[in-house]
Amino acid sequence: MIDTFEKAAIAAGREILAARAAGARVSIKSDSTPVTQADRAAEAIILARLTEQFPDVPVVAEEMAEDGKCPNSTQASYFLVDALDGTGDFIAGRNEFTVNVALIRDLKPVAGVVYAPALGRIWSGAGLKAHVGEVTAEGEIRNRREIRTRALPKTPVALVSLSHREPETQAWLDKLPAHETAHIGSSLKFCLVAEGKADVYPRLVCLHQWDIAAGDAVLRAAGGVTLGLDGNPLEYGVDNSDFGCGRFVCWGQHPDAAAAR
Ligand SMILES: Nc1ncnc2c1ncn2[C@@H]1O[C@H](COP(=O)(O)O)[C@@H](OP(=O)(O)O)[C@H]1O
Ligand SMILES: [Mg+2]
Repeated sequence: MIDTFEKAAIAAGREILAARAAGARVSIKSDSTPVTQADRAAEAIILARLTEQFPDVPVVAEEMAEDGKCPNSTQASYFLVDALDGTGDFIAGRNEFTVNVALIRDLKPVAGVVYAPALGRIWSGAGLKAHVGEVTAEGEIRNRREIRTRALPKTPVALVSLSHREPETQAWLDKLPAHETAHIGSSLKFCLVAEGKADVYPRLVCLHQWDIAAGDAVLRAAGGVTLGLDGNPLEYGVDNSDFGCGRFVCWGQHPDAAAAR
């Protein structure tokens, strides 16, 4: 399944880079967020591949939801797709945007791929194994290596959104003991924590499940946790009426685990 996710994400990424080179046109969606031709074309590529390989698994995707075409009942298993996460960063000409494909099973993100086409890097996670690799101009994955989260250092690195500066998230960070902060766009934040390059990613406003599922799958497979504000692992599919997700904090390694060592 990861192989299908990777091939679909790489094909979608090629479309996104082509649209960028051609000067992708932007429109504004009903929720006031931007969408480009690249979002829609890339999503169509991924949907076609998923339905061809796995016709029985329902798919929920960002632009499909915008068009009111998502299955709306809670499913035991479904794919979540955000073909272009970080649309604002993409439009601004930055390189921090990603293609995201994930499988939810029994409320958990159990497999996921995040591809950053402009950075030429791809992350994957399933079960208890996560990997990063480089994507060549021909769309092949090279130098794939396993990744793990790192032990919490004395001065942890916290990641927050580049383009959405939320006071709720800042208030949470203000209470965190000494740390450094880095601003990173899109689901790359999950991948950097998964790789052991950062330690914590708090998100104290509600996003959509498709924004986070693939990155969360990579993080969990690399040894990290994504906790809701009740301290329990964040669950997907609890309320699929608009595919929102609760507020959360990701840790590469939770401070309680460090204290127990
Ligand atoms: N205040 C806000 N307004 C609009 N979208 C927001 C938002 N806060 C977060 N988002 C969502 O966060 C995603 C980008 O994440 P980040 O802020 O971490 O870079 C966007 O995904 P899309 O680009 O897929 O629409 C968007 O859905
Ligand atoms: Mg998104």
